[in-house]
Amino acid sequence: MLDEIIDGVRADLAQRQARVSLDELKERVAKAPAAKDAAAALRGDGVKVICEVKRSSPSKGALAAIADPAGLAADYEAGGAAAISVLTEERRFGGSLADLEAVRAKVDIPVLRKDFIVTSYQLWEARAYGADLALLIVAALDQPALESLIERAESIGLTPIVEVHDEDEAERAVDAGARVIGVNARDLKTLKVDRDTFERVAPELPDSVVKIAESGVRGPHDLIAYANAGADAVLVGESLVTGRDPRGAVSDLVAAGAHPALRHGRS
Ligand SMILES: O=C(O)c1ccccc1NCC(=O)[C@H](O)[C@H](O)COP(=O)(O)O
Repeated sequence: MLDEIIDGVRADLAQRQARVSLDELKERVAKAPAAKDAAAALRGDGVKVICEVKRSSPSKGALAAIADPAGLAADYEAGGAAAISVLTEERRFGGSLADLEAVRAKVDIPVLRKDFIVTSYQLWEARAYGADLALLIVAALDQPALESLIERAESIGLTPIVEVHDEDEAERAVDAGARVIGVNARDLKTLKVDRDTFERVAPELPDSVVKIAESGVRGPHDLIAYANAGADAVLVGESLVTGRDPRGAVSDLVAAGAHPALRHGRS
């Protein structure tokens, strides 16, 4: 599945590269406001909530029409989200860089470009369209590419979230210098969600790393389970976009994450 997605991503990327040169992207980045301190926003008292703009997915197909991604992001922000994740992959997730740009223009909190990033051009795009964070998936990159993309992301002001699925990938992420690591409960081969993945993998990560539990959060009880396993933040998509009241659902998650019993004592 990952290889198939990346083939599509590379084909779309080639078309964008033919339309917009790297120099044009760099000029746009030079004029853009500085990126926000995203790592700081994701760690503190309690468990932070990253809310995703997600129209469809390979595992579930169409999830929600989302005619106004910026309006949805504003609802998330009003509910207390610490950051917004915008899926920009077009073929499988129905996202776009236009979504990223619209969300950036609407909210003040950090914004993540969630995509399948395999070249530094995509990092420049992320910054040019307003992202503060960019996802790098260990399973999609060999070690030299992972190290170089982490370095490039940081050099242009992006905070990379390095995504892992098991202990070996966690070791690779740490060796590559990742400071923010997302443990994704969704297996990229089977697309099944195993909520125990975070609990298995998190002990491999140093205390200094910001730890994000990705996928499978249906409500406060899942956030609490991830928090008890050491998550600093959770990333939530499907349950928010398919629910009737995204703002209320975010505020329930944020309230659960702020409960004093969950505080790690880190700030
Ligand atoms: O969501 C999918 O089906 C999927 C398939 C293959 C690669 C990535 C996929 N999802 C991206 C994500 O990581 C999730 O959108 C994100 O963690 C939120 O998960 P959820 O709350 O379970 O929608």
